[in-house]
Amino acid sequence: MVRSPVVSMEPCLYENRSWSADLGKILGARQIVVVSFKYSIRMLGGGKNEETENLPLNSNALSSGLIHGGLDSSRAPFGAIQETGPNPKPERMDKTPTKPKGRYGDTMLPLRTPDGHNFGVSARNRFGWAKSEGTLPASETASDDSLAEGANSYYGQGGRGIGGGIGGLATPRTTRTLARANSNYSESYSVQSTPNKSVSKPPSVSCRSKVDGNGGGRWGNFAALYKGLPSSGNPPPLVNTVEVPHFDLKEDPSFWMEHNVQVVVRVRPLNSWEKNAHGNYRCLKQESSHSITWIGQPEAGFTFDHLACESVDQEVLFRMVGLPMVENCLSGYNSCMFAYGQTGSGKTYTMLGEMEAMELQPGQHRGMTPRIFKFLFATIQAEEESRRDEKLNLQPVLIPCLWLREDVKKGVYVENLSEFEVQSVGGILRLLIQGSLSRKVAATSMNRESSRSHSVFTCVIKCRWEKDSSANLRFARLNLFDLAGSERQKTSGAEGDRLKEAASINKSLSENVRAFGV
Ligand SMILES: Nc1ncnc2c1ncn2[C@@H]1O[C@H](COP(=O)(O)OP(=O)(O)OP(=O)(O)O)[C@@H](O)[C@H]1O
Repeated sequence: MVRSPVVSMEPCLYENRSWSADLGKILGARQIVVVSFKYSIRMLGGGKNEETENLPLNSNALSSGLIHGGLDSSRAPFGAIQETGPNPKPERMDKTPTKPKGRYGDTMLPLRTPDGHNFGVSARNRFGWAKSEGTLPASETASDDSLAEGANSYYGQGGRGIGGGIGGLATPRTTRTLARANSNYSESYSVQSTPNKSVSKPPSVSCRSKVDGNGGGRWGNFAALYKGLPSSGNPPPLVNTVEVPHFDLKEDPSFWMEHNVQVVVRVRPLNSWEKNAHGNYRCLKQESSHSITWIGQPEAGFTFDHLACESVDQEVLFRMVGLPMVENCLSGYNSCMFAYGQTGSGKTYTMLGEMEAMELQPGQHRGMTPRIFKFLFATIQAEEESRRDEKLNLQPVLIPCLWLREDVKKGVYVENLSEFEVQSVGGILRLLIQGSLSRKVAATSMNRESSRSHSVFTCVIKCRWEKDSSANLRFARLNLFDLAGSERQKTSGAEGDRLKEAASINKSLSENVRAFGV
């Protein structure tokens, strides 16, 4: 068996420039997660030890096909791409396969939130026209047991059978409630230009029902997995209390099945500065694991694919978002994750997390990127072990650390491109740390360590295996973006160089939006 997992790695940092021209080349992705952020309350408390996370449930699970579907030695590695029978050619390239159409055949949905009349059925279900499409009946809220069972079935499912075309990208559907303020909520404070007065009637506990009218198979399970209701079932609390409701964010087997683009909004806890300045007042109240209301005048409700409340920790987010993405990539689909949001909102925390001592002792604050690579290595190792006879060889080639610069004469070019061979997760983590250290950070009044550049880690996964005396090749690319934060000069207090950077960051983010046609 050929077994030489070679990882080359260069931390990948983008200068604050327009980069829409390069985005397409860099991405080539079919799956995109946009993780966006909002402010809210309370520091995360406690936390569990998580030494063993990010690994396949166990290596036996992999080798026995629990993860990728059956001990079928003829399946392609990670089994998502349909085998097409004996291959007449000696070598086959499985490059970014085409997904089957989705339930609604909505492959051509525009990448923007349309204004009502052009909105397809699928998109309407996804974003929701109104916040309250009805509350899930009690019978559809899952018990802990059914959730656990659901999670197991996720790992146990066979090929991925992915459906769905390109869904609408993230611009959320906004519903406005033109209500007069009353005393139910106190004034909300924010470093942003949040209105002084907040609003009115207590929101109804609502949840966008993903099972409406679709009853069958996958959606039935999905409903069981996805509660989307406050654990207590009580009305949402006020927004100026220390405690906020918790909304479960569960691993979702259909994460990529329905739409190629998913938007997850993560709400971070208040930091100590905000608490000192404004107490526990928030400008947002979360109403379900899909919808959130900005307590302004007028009040505005937003619905997203997923909403991670502030008590959702790094591990849960990884399992919800990162893990299916890695699996997707291993199955041959390009994938891409963006962290986008205002400065200080938690993008770097989510994507990289706390890097100190990460290599020696994985901590609970590790972000998406290190978790993804740990899982990737563990999965590759297990898969190779279980398929020795097929001479399976998987090569994650990591391409972090390039500086994209623009020059009048040269145009866009890559500076300081470097590659490192890595043989272990430890090696990857060392390089991640190195890459993040070389990223420029500076203090603004909104974030002591504000990233002043975009950061991209790209991992190309090459998979080669032999079957029926023909060799098969498959490539997929995983892009992990931690974008620099947008900021307002008034609130970030940026001056001089910081101000120029901020203008540059904002410009590049606008270009980003244009690149997606949002
Ligand atoms: N979910 C969270 N739980 C606890 N602390 C968090 C969370 N999200 C962010 N923080 C903390 O908030 C601070 C700002 O976060 P971070 O630096 O990730 O913001 P950012 O969006 O990357 O900002 P910028 O765009 O300016 O780089 C950090 O001290 C971070 O540890």
